[in-house]
Amino acid sequence: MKLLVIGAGNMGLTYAESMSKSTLLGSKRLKIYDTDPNKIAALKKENHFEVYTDLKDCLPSADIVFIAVKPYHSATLFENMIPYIHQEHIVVSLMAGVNIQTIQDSLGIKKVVRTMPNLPAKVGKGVTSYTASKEVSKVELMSIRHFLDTTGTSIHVQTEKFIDASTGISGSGPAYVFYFMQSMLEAALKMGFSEYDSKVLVSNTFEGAIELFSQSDLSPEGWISRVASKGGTTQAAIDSMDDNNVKQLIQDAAYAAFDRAVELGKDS
Ligand SMILES: NC(=O)C1=CN([C@@H]2O[C@H](COP(=O)(O)OP(=O)(O)OC[C@H]3O[C@@H](n4cnc5c(N)ncnc54)[C@H](OP(=O)(O)O)[C@@H]3O)[C@@H](O)[C@H]2O)C=CC1
Ligand SMILES: O=C(O)[C@@H]1CCC=N1
Repeated sequence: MKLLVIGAGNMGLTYAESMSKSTLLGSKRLKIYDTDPNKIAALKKENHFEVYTDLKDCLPSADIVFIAVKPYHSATLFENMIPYIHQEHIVVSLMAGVNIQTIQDSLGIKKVVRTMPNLPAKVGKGVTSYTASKEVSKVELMSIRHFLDTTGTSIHVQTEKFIDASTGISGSGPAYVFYFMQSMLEAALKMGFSEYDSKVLVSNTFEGAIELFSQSDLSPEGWISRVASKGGTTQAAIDSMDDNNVKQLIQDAAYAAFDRAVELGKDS
Protein backbone atom coordinates (compact mmCIF):
# COMPACT_ATOMS: atom_id res chain seq x y z
CA MET A 1 0.00 0.00 0.00
CA LYS A 2 1.53 3.34 -1.07
CA LEU A 3 0.36 6.52 0.61
CA LEU A 4 0.83 10.10 -0.53
CA VAL A 5 -0.02 13.06 1.71
CA ILE A 6 -0.50 16.39 -0.06
CA GLY A 7 0.05 19.39 2.24
CA ALA A 8 2.50 19.06 5.13
CA GLY A 9 0.87 21.54 7.51
CA ASN A 10 -0.86 21.06 10.90
CA MET A 11 -3.10 18.25 9.70
CA GLY A 12 -1.18 16.66 6.84
CA LEU A 13 2.04 16.29 8.79
CA THR A 14 0.23 15.01 11.88
CA TYR A 15 -1.54 12.35 9.80
CA ALA A 16 1.67 11.51 7.93
CA GLU A 17 3.56 10.98 11.17
CA SER A 18 0.89 8.70 12.64
CA MET A 19 0.18 6.75 9.45
CA SER A 20 3.87 6.17 8.76
CA LYS A 21 3.93 3.87 11.81
CA SER A 22 1.23 1.59 10.35
CA THR A 23 2.16 -2.03 9.69
CA LEU A 24 0.17 -1.86 6.42
CA LEU A 25 2.89 0.34 4.94
CA GLY A 26 5.58 -2.30 5.39
CA SER A 27 9.02 -1.01 4.54
CA LYS A 28 7.64 1.59 2.13
CA ARG A 29 8.05 5.11 3.34
CA LEU A 30 5.15 7.47 3.13
CA LYS A 31 5.39 10.14 0.44
CA ILE A 32 4.73 13.82 1.12
CA TYR A 33 4.14 16.59 -1.39
CA ASP A 34 4.04 20.29 -0.46
CA THR A 35 4.71 23.58 -2.25
CA ASP A 36 6.22 25.55 0.66
CA PRO A 37 10.04 25.62 0.19
CA ASN A 38 10.68 26.04 3.95
CA LYS A 39 8.55 23.02 4.86
CA ILE A 40 10.18 20.94 2.12
CA ALA A 41 13.70 21.85 3.32
CA ALA A 42 12.82 21.00 6.96
CA LEU A 43 11.25 17.66 5.97
CA LYS A 44 14.19 16.68 3.76
CA LYS A 45 16.56 17.41 6.64
CA GLU A 46 14.52 15.16 8.96
CA ASN A 47 14.73 12.34 6.39
CA HIS A 48 11.68 10.56 7.81
CA PHE A 49 9.50 10.74 4.69
CA GLU A 50 10.04 10.69 0.95
CA VAL A 51 9.54 14.37 0.16
CA TYR A 52 8.40 15.53 -3.29
CA THR A 53 8.09 18.89 -4.96
CA ASP A 54 6.62 17.62 -8.23
CA LEU A 55 3.33 15.71 -8.49
CA LYS A 56 4.49 13.73 -11.53
CA ASP A 57 7.13 12.02 -9.36
CA CYS A 58 4.80 10.89 -6.54
CA LEU A 59 1.14 10.89 -7.60
CA PRO A 60 1.03 8.22 -10.34
CA SER A 61 2.43 5.45 -8.11
CA ALA A 62 0.36 6.24 -4.99
CA ASP A 63 -2.63 4.05 -4.04
CA ILE A 64 -4.26 6.39 -1.53
CA VAL A 65 -3.88 10.16 -1.70
CA PHE A 66 -4.62 12.22 1.42
CA ILE A 67 -5.33 15.89 0.70
CA ALA A 68 -4.65 18.35 3.53
CA VAL A 69 -4.40 21.78 1.92
CA LYS A 70 -6.64 24.71 2.85
CA PRO A 71 -10.01 24.58 1.04
CA TYR A 72 -9.15 27.74 -0.95
CA HIS A 73 -6.05 26.01 -2.37
CA SER A 74 -8.02 22.97 -3.53
CA ALA A 75 -9.04 24.21 -7.01
CA THR A 76 -5.44 24.94 -8.06
CA LEU A 77 -4.26 21.66 -6.57
CA PHE A 78 -6.96 19.67 -8.42
CA GLU A 79 -5.91 21.27 -11.74
CA ASN A 80 -2.29 20.29 -11.08
CA MET A 81 -3.29 16.72 -10.19
CA ILE A 82 -5.39 15.99 -13.30
CA PRO A 83 -2.53 14.88 -15.61
CA TYR A 84 -1.37 12.23 -13.12
CA ILE A 85 -4.57 10.93 -11.50
CA HIS A 86 -6.31 7.69 -12.57
CA GLN A 87 -9.53 5.79 -11.76
CA GLU A 88 -7.91 3.43 -9.25
CA HIS A 89 -6.69 6.26 -7.03
CA ILE A 90 -8.57 6.72 -3.77
CA VAL A 91 -8.59 10.33 -2.67
CA VAL A 92 -9.11 10.98 1.04
CA SER A 93 -9.88 14.61 1.79
CA LEU A 94 -9.19 16.17 5.20
CA MET A 95 -10.46 19.55 3.97
CA ALA A 96 -13.38 21.35 5.58
CA GLY A 97 -16.33 21.99 3.32
CA VAL A 98 -15.07 20.56 0.00
CA ASN A 99 -17.76 18.11 -1.19
CA ILE A 100 -17.26 14.61 -2.59
CA GLN A 101 -19.04 15.62 -5.80
CA THR A 102 -16.68 18.60 -6.26
CA ILE A 103 -13.64 16.37 -5.79
CA GLN A 104 -15.01 13.75 -8.21
CA ASP A 105 -15.90 16.34 -10.86
CA SER A 106 -12.66 18.31 -10.49
CA LEU A 107 -10.41 15.24 -10.69
CA GLY A 108 -12.55 13.06 -12.97
CA ILE A 109 -12.39 10.15 -10.50
CA LYS A 110 -14.98 8.21 -8.49
CA LYS A 111 -13.30 6.87 -5.34
CA VAL A 112 -13.41 9.63 -2.74
CA VAL A 113 -13.49 9.55 1.06
CA ARG A 114 -14.33 12.77 2.86
CA THR A 115 -13.22 13.14 6.47
CA MET A 116 -13.25 15.68 9.28
CA PRO A 117 -10.23 15.23 11.54
CA ASN A 118 -9.20 17.26 14.56
CA LEU A 119 -5.95 18.60 16.00
CA PRO A 120 -5.61 16.29 19.07
CA ALA A 121 -4.51 13.75 16.43
CA LYS A 122 -1.09 15.27 17.17
CA VAL A 123 -1.05 13.38 20.47
CA GLY A 124 -2.93 10.26 19.27
CA LYS A 125 -6.23 11.56 20.69
CA GLY A 126 -7.84 12.72 17.46
CA VAL A 127 -11.37 11.91 16.35
CA THR A 128 -12.12 11.69 12.64
CA SER A 129 -15.55 11.35 11.05
CA TYR A 130 -15.60 9.94 7.52
CA THR A 131 -17.93 8.99 4.69
CA ALA A 132 -17.22 7.62 1.23
CA SER A 133 -18.56 7.63 -2.31
CA LYS A 134 -20.30 4.37 -3.26
CA GLU A 135 -17.39 3.38 -5.55
CA VAL A 136 -15.07 2.85 -2.56
CA SER A 137 -15.29 -0.84 -1.64
CA LYS A 138 -15.80 -2.13 1.91
CA VAL A 139 -12.27 -3.54 1.95
CA GLU A 140 -10.78 -0.25 0.75
CA LEU A 141 -12.76 1.62 3.38
CA MET A 142 -11.49 -0.73 6.09
CA SER A 143 -7.88 0.05 5.11
CA ILE A 144 -8.62 3.75 5.16
CA ARG A 145 -10.24 3.48 8.57
CA HIS A 146 -7.12 1.68 9.78
CA PHE A 147 -4.97 4.64 8.66
CA LEU A 148 -7.36 7.21 10.19
CA ASP A 149 -7.33 5.28 13.47
CA THR A 150 -3.54 5.64 13.76
CA THR A 151 -4.32 9.22 14.90
CA GLY A 152 -6.90 8.25 17.54
CA THR A 153 -10.41 7.06 16.83
CA SER A 154 -12.88 7.46 13.98
CA ILE A 155 -16.60 7.28 13.29
CA HIS A 156 -18.28 6.38 10.02
CA VAL A 157 -21.18 8.66 9.08
CA GLN A 158 -23.75 7.97 6.37
CA THR A 159 -23.94 11.39 4.72
CA GLU A 160 -21.82 14.47 4.16
CA LYS A 161 -24.24 16.51 6.28
CA PHE A 162 -22.66 14.79 9.28
CA ILE A 163 -19.16 15.68 8.08
CA ASP A 164 -20.19 19.35 8.09
CA ALA A 165 -21.93 18.88 11.45
CA SER A 166 -18.87 17.21 13.00
CA THR A 167 -16.80 20.16 11.76
CA GLY A 168 -18.93 22.24 14.16
CA ILE A 169 -18.44 19.78 17.04
CA SER A 170 -15.07 18.00 16.85
CA GLY A 171 -13.19 19.64 13.93
CA SER A 172 -13.38 23.18 15.31
CA GLY A 173 -14.21 21.96 18.84
CA PRO A 174 -10.67 21.99 20.29
CA ALA A 175 -10.66 25.77 19.71
CA TYR A 176 -13.83 26.13 21.85
CA VAL A 177 -12.11 24.26 24.67
CA PHE A 178 -9.03 26.50 24.32
CA TYR A 179 -11.34 29.54 24.37
CA PHE A 180 -12.79 28.37 27.69
CA MET A 181 -9.26 27.71 29.00
CA GLN A 182 -8.09 31.16 27.91
CA SER A 183 -11.07 32.77 29.71
CA MET A 184 -10.26 30.88 32.93
CA LEU A 185 -6.57 31.79 32.63
CA GLU A 186 -7.43 35.47 32.24
CA ALA A 187 -9.75 35.28 35.28
CA ALA A 188 -6.96 33.67 37.37
CA LEU A 189 -4.48 36.37 36.31
CA LYS A 190 -7.03 39.08 37.23
CA MET A 191 -7.41 37.48 40.65
CA GLY A 192 -3.68 37.96 41.17
CA PHE A 193 -2.14 34.53 40.45
CA SER A 194 1.19 34.39 38.63
CA GLU A 195 1.23 33.13 35.04
CA TYR A 196 2.76 29.86 36.20
CA ASP A 197 0.22 29.28 38.97
CA SER A 198 -2.68 30.27 36.66
CA LYS A 199 -1.53 27.67 34.13
CA VAL A 200 -1.18 24.95 36.79
CA LEU A 201 -4.64 25.72 38.23
CA VAL A 202 -6.38 25.81 34.85
CA SER A 203 -4.65 22.94 33.06
CA ASN A 204 -5.01 20.55 36.00
CA THR A 205 -8.67 21.49 36.38
CA PHE A 206 -9.30 20.61 32.72
CA GLU A 207 -7.26 17.42 32.86
CA GLY A 208 -8.91 16.27 36.08
CA ALA A 209 -12.43 16.97 34.86
CA ILE A 210 -11.81 15.10 31.57
CA GLU A 211 -10.38 12.14 33.48
CA LEU A 212 -13.41 12.00 35.80
CA PHE A 213 -15.74 12.19 32.83
CA SER A 214 -13.96 9.52 30.80
CA GLN A 215 -13.69 7.07 33.70
CA SER A 216 -17.41 7.01 34.50
CA ASP A 217 -20.88 6.87 32.94
CA LEU A 218 -21.95 10.09 34.60
CA SER A 219 -23.02 12.91 32.23
CA PRO A 220 -21.37 16.35 32.46
CA GLU A 221 -24.59 17.55 34.11
CA GLY A 222 -24.27 14.74 36.67
CA TRP A 223 -20.71 15.80 37.42
CA ILE A 224 -21.78 19.44 37.81
CA SER A 225 -24.19 18.36 40.54
CA ARG A 226 -21.32 16.54 42.32
CA VAL A 227 -19.25 19.74 42.37
CA ALA A 228 -22.05 22.15 43.26
CA SER A 229 -23.34 22.39 46.82
CA LYS A 230 -26.74 23.96 47.39
CA GLY A 231 -26.29 27.71 47.83
CA GLY A 232 -22.53 27.32 47.34
CA THR A 233 -19.83 28.82 45.11
CA THR A 234 -20.25 26.55 42.06
CA GLN A 235 -23.99 27.21 41.95
CA ALA A 236 -23.21 30.95 41.92
CA ALA A 237 -20.97 30.40 38.86
CA ILE A 238 -23.46 28.13 37.05
CA ASP A 239 -26.32 30.58 37.76
CA SER A 240 -24.19 33.38 36.31
CA MET A 241 -23.57 31.32 33.14
CA ASP A 242 -27.26 30.40 32.85
CA ASP A 243 -28.32 34.04 33.35
CA ASN A 244 -25.97 34.95 30.51
CA ASN A 245 -27.25 32.18 28.27
CA VAL A 246 -23.77 30.70 27.88
CA LYS A 247 -25.05 27.23 26.90
CA GLN A 248 -27.10 28.66 24.04
CA LEU A 249 -24.18 30.83 22.93
CA ILE A 250 -21.86 27.81 22.75
CA GLN A 251 -24.45 25.93 20.71
CA ASP A 252 -24.80 28.96 18.41
CA ALA A 253 -21.02 28.91 17.93
CA ALA A 254 -21.04 25.21 17.00
CA TYR A 255 -23.82 25.90 14.48
CA ALA A 256 -21.85 28.85 13.07
CA ALA A 257 -18.98 26.46 12.28
CA PHE A 258 -21.43 23.88 10.83
CA ASP A 259 -23.05 26.57 8.63
CA ARG A 260 -19.63 27.83 7.51
CA ALA A 261 -18.64 24.29 6.45
CA VAL A 262 -21.81 24.06 4.33
CA GLU A 263 -21.06 27.49 2.85
CA LEU A 264 -17.47 26.47 1.98
CA GLY A 265 -18.96 23.50 0.11
CA LYS A 266 -21.08 25.84 -2.03
CA ASP A 267 -18.04 28.05 -2.79
CA SER A 268 -15.73 25.20 -3.79
N1 LIG B 1 -5.98 22.72 11.59
C1 LIG B 1 -7.00 22.03 12.07
O1 LIG B 1 -7.23 21.93 13.31
C2 LIG B 1 -7.92 21.32 11.13
C3 LIG B 1 -7.78 21.44 9.74
N2 LIG B 1 -8.64 20.77 8.91
C4 LIG B 1 -8.47 20.89 7.46
O2 LIG B 1 -7.17 20.47 7.12
C5 LIG B 1 -6.72 21.17 5.98
C6 LIG B 1 -5.32 21.66 6.22
O3 LIG B 1 -5.32 22.56 7.31
P1 LIG B 1 -3.96 22.90 8.08
O4 LIG B 1 -3.15 21.67 8.16
O5 LIG B 1 -4.34 23.64 9.28
O6 LIG B 1 -3.31 23.90 6.97
P2 LIG B 1 -1.77 24.32 6.85
O7 LIG B 1 -1.78 25.66 6.15
O8 LIG B 1 -1.07 24.18 8.14
O9 LIG B 1 -1.16 23.22 5.83
C7 LIG B 1 -1.42 23.18 4.47
C8 LIG B 1 -0.10 22.93 3.74
O10 LIG B 1 -0.38 22.73 2.35
C9 LIG B 1 0.49 23.55 1.57
N3 LIG B 1 -0.10 23.80 0.27
C10 LIG B 1 -0.84 24.86 -0.17
N4 LIG B 1 -1.18 24.69 -1.46
C11 LIG B 1 -0.65 23.52 -1.87
C12 LIG B 1 -0.66 22.79 -3.10
N5 LIG B 1 -1.29 23.26 -4.17
N6 LIG B 1 0.00 21.63 -3.15
C13 LIG B 1 0.63 21.13 -2.06
N7 LIG B 1 0.68 21.76 -0.85
C14 LIG B 1 0.04 22.94 -0.76
C15 LIG B 1 0.65 24.77 2.42
O11 LIG B 1 1.74 25.57 2.01
P3 LIG B 1 1.63 27.18 2.30
O12 LIG B 1 1.79 27.33 3.78
O13 LIG B 1 2.77 27.73 1.51
O14 LIG B 1 0.28 27.61 1.81
C16 LIG B 1 0.85 24.14 3.80
O15 LIG B 1 2.17 23.68 3.96
C17 LIG B 1 -7.72 22.31 5.72
O16 LIG B 1 -8.46 22.03 4.56
C18 LIG B 1 -8.60 22.32 6.96
O17 LIG B 1 -9.96 22.60 6.63
C19 LIG B 1 -9.63 19.97 9.39
C20 LIG B 1 -9.81 19.82 10.72
C21 LIG B 1 -8.97 20.46 11.71
O1 LIG C 1 -11.10 26.33 10.86
C1 LIG C 1 -11.18 25.55 9.90
O2 LIG C 1 -11.74 25.90 8.85
C2 LIG C 1 -10.61 24.16 10.02
C3 LIG C 1 -11.68 23.12 9.90
C4 LIG C 1 -11.92 22.60 11.28
C5 LIG C 1 -10.81 23.14 12.04
N1 LIG C 1 -10.07 23.94 11.32
